[in-house]
Amino acid sequence: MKTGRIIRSLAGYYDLMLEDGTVERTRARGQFRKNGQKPLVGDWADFESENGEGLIWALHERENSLVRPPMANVDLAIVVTSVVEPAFSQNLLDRQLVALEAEKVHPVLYFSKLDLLSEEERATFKAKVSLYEAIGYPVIFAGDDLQTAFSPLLKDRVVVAMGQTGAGKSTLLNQLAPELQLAVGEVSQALSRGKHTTRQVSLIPVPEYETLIADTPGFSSYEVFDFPVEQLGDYFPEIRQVAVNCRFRTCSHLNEPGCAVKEAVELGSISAERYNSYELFYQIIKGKRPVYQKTSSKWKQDRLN
Ligand SMILES: Nc1nc2c(ncn2[C@@H]2O[C@H](COP(=O)(O)OP(=O)(O)OP(=O)(O)O)[C@@H](O)[C@H]2O)c(=O)[nH]1
Ligand SMILES: [Zn+2]
Repeated sequence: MKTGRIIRSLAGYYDLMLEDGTVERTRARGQFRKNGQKPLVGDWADFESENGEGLIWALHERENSLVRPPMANVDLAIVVTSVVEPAFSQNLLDRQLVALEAEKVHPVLYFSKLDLLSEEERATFKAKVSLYEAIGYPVIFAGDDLQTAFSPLLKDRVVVAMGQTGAGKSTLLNQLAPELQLAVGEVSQALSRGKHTTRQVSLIPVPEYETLIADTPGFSSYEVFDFPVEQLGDYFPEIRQVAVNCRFRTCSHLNEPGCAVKEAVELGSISAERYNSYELFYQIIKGKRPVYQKTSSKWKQDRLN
């Protein structure tokens, strides 16, 4: 029996990378389908091969798994968000951050297309998203020295670039590692809906960062709240931090007296926008709000009342 990491899945085949860097193509045992277990890119698998025909026998226990992109054992996610084309949506950004926090994947925020803004707009945008740095997330902008900003974060990690269609995932990875030569798509301006250029998830070794990086297909919407509503506050680091001071241990931070979270929002140490996302996601999980409130890339971000 040999062990490898799944780096690509294609039409029922799985490419596994072994310790020594060699890649073998395998199929999964029929057993997996029966159990409803699907091997994911990132999984460690035990497999046997004979005459070039490999068969996966077992998957190792996962550290984590993401639904979108479908991947397992991810250390770090670069959440790629464009400031225009497609338009910036804090709702969509926060959804991805919550999904990552729920799986204990470290997020890095990368904002693309700042060159399409005026100098003034650029400054305003940077000020707006500085709240994420205050929360403790690394924030990197297009135009920064990308190698310097990213290399300490990527070393020895399994990394995924995720984000909306046309956000600039492939462009970023090509800038970080030009030898990847990932296909880059045109964003259709009329609909501001990117063409999906990246169709499968595959992990690619990038020796200069000693890392495996996955480019992933973009999405136009993002759901993924499959945890109990009581856990939601844990997935906003700034809420998690102050919630220990709420009067009630089971505080939902919506309208209980003595809520330290609401107090922090009033004092401005928790951003009102982030609290809005919390409130909105709370209602969505409770089924009081539809999962999607969007047309194409335009997400409704109205304050709930
Ligand atoms: N002006 C500008 N254009 C950018 C930037 N980053 C990406 N683009 C353009 O945006 C378009 C989409 O970029 P991609 O890198 O293909 O986007 P993606 O997120 O990989 O898209 P999918 O694979 O479809 O999900 C391309 O035309 C890029 O040239 C940027 O920082 N500035
Ligand atoms: Zn509270």
